[in-house]
Amino acid sequence: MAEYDMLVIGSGPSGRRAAIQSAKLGKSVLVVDRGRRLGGVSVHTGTIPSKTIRETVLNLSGLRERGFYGRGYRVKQDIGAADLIARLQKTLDHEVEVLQHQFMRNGVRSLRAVAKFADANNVDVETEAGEKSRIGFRHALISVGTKPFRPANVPFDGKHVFDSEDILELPRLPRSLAVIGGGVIGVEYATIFSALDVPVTLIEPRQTILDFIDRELVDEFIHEMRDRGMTIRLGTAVKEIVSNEKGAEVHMADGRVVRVDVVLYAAGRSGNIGSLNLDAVGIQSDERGRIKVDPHTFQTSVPNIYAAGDVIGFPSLASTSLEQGRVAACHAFGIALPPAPETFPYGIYAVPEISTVGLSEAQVREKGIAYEAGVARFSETSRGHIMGVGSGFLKLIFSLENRRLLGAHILGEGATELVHIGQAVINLQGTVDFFVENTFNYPTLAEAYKIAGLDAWNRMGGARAEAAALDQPAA
Ligand SMILES: Cc1cc2nc3c(=O)[nH]c(=O)nc-3n(C[C@H](O)[C@H](O)[C@H](O)COP(=O)(O)OP(=O)(O)OC[C@H]3O[C@@H](n4cnc5c(N)ncnc54)[C@H](O)[C@@H]3O)c2cc1C
Ligand SMILES: NC(=O)c1ccc[n+]([C@@H]2O[C@H](COP(=O)([O-])OP(=O)(O)OC[C@H]3O[C@@H](n4cnc5c(N)ncnc54)[C@H](O)[C@@H]3O)[C@@H](O)[C@H]2O)c1
Repeated sequence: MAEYDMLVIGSGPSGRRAAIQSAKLGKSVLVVDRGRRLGGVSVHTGTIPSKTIRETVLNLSGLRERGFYGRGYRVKQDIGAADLIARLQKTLDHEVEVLQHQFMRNGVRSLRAVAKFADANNVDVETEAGEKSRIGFRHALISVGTKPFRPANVPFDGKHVFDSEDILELPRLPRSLAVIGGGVIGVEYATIFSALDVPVTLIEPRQTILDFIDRELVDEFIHEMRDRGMTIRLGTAVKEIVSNEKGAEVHMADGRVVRVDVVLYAAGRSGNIGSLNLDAVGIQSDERGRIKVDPHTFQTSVPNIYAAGDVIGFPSLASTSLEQGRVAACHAFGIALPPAPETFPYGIYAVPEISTVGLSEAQVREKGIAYEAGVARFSETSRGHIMGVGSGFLKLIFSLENRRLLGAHILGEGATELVHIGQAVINLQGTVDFFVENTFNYPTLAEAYKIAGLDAWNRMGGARAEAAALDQPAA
């Protein structure tokens, strides 16, 4: 029977990072994944496909250029599902190739099979052809991810009612679309299709969307979505979805009916734990199939079995999953790591982008921290003019007690890249003075940091406070 130092179940971001980290430490590693190709949800149905489609839509629709050429401008007049799929296939092939090459270079072995636990040192694997074998391990990582939540009363049919995975197989662009669920997936796809001028209705039972994001950003984002012609229905539950020959009807609890060509149901995801036989090792899960772990080591209740990625729940990002996999592997093989930074960035690839790191204004208030905020609109930057960016802004929040940057919140072009400046300053405990004293490349959107920093600095007393300090007679 084969035996490995590290057995990884699932080849998504947490699994791949754990596998390579273990191999770099000279350990024998096997990655078992039941998917046709390596890469997990992230590569095949989640992060990479949605971001590739977004990029294709932005390029072909000419949306980025409409500030100059007007709302009617398009790079390609008739954009069809085939245009979206062509680029997608190329990108996914490349991602898989890079991953396979990384595994090969590092001596990570992989097996296409379903894994289920026999006990705390063995899994039983079964290939698609029905071949079964038992594999031993010293340490295992459960990195099986999640699948879309599909309630029994929703008539998923791959024709008019889709989830966030089969939407990638749309045979043609929808004539109209209702997106159910105003979480990250729902908001991203709703705005991507709306950028293609598909009439979109976004339906969310709660009164707000994206409530972990600074309210000022969300308010402006909603305003922009409505301005682009999207309908946003907040605070009404969905009673029933009916699919028929012509399309689908979404019956709302308040009696209204939304009639569309296509419904995208994106109301959360649940852990892929069904086939793991967790009972054999005594690992428990919650009602959404999530496994509880030690947040510092990623150990489950069985010390040599780790879990990471979406199967452990919040924050369920590819970015954080990668890091969790690395930390779990280091812990398994006795490598001491410094404590993880408290803050990490969120990137929402809607159109427009949203990205945020650190405390929101509401969180700062809740904590009773005295603060000042500085804001810069992209339209104030020369780079913004050159790019024809009509909207977007950056908001920085500083502590009045120690001048430190507490939060950076960005809406607009480049937000998911720009946020890392804020992340670095927060985690390196930088203050408003960093932005005031440093020169930024010109013309750039990053100059917005300088402008927002100066804005806050002025409100904090700025040059007047420094001049007054200089005027003070020496004690
Ligand atoms: C539409 C969408 C867009 C997203 N966009 C972003 C984004 O822009 N940025 C971001 O950071 N995150 C994004 N995410 C989240 C991101 O994709 C996930 O956080 C990430 O994929 C989780 O990685 P993971 O390690 O849990 O494994 P996953 O990527 O979930 O992969 C799990 C793998 O385990 C395999 N598996 C499951 N059960 C078994 C078994 N019993 N035996 C063998 N193999 C098994 C599966 O086949 C799969 O290949 C998005 C998600 C979705 C759905
Ligand atoms: N850019 C990114 O980082 C990115 C992109 C996409 C997805 N993701 C990750 O994927 C995970 C799943 O995303 P998601 O959007 O499916 O889940 P989610 O949990 O973030 O949002 C689900 C939304 O659906 C709503 N909802 C729940 N039940 C409903 C019902 N019965 N009818 C209508 N609406 C209902 C919820 O109120 C919520 O707003 C998230 O945790 C997210 O972190 C990340």
